[in-house]
Amino acid sequence: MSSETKLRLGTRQSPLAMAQAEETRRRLCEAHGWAEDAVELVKVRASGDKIQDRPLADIGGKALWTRELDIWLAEGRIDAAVHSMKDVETLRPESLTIAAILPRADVRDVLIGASSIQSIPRGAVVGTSAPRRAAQLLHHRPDCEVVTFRGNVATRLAKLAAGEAQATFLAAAGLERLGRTGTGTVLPADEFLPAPAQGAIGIECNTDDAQTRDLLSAINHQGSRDTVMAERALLEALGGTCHSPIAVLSEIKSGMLTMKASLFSAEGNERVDGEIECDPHDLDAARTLGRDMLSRAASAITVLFNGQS
Ligand SMILES: NCc1[nH]cc(CCC(=O)O)c1CC(=O)O
Repeated sequence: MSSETKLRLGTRQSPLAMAQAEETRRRLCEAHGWAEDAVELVKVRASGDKIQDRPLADIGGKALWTRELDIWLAEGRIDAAVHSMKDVETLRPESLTIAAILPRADVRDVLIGASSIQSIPRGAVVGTSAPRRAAQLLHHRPDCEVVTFRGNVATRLAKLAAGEAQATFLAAAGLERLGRTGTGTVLPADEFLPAPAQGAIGIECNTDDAQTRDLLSAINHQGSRDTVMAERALLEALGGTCHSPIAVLSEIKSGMLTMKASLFSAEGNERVDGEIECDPHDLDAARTLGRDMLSRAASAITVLFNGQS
């Protein structure tokens, strides 16, 4: 830590994580009038990055992205940690606080390898390890075959180029942050609903560290925070994990939050939809929506959730 350091920001070391950490550093320095070296980026190797050959859902879930950063925070080796909120477990320890959500980027998915879901060749092999993307694809295209595709964005694009699959999905936000806008076809958000918290960057710190919480609050974007927290409340009520195909889109329009969600069975043949409009801070409305959807869902869907109702 140099004498100029005001904040040590922990990050995973994938190119996407580093781009997100750089964005966080830039916003912090701008907000506080700091020189760039005031925020020290500390690279922490996450277990999720070490295991590349199996679906995340099978090897321990989202905790694999946060565990090491959580420990570094607890040990005081970093002051804050940057996360893709999509990858952060719904239930977090009380000792940690999500002190800032940055302005949310494009929430949509991008299809690479075909110009639309309908134009994917018949019987094509599609690479993804996200249960939501697999179920949404199979819902529309039961003829496709889904194969596991993990690894960082560049790895997945390389697998596609090597012919391991004819098409794949990536988040528009990730492609944008890596300077790859223009790759693939952006899917309409209201037809191919995104994952909870997709496109959102969150910064966590120790709950008892008032000074860091205060520094981070300067870069919080309230509208983005409201949509992310509502989506996480929905996920919490559903008892959704990374095995659970859940898709949700929420937006703030004229001071109200609208939320549209779908749950799928693993093979995409079963689907249940729900929609609400509520006050942006009414997390109970999102929880009630979740319970209502579960009560209407077929058993092939409910087995993938363990609702907290
Ligand atoms: N699961 C990996 C992951 N976590 C966050 C993003 C993209 C960035 C974001 O959604 O904020 C990605 C890659 C992807 O889904 O294409």
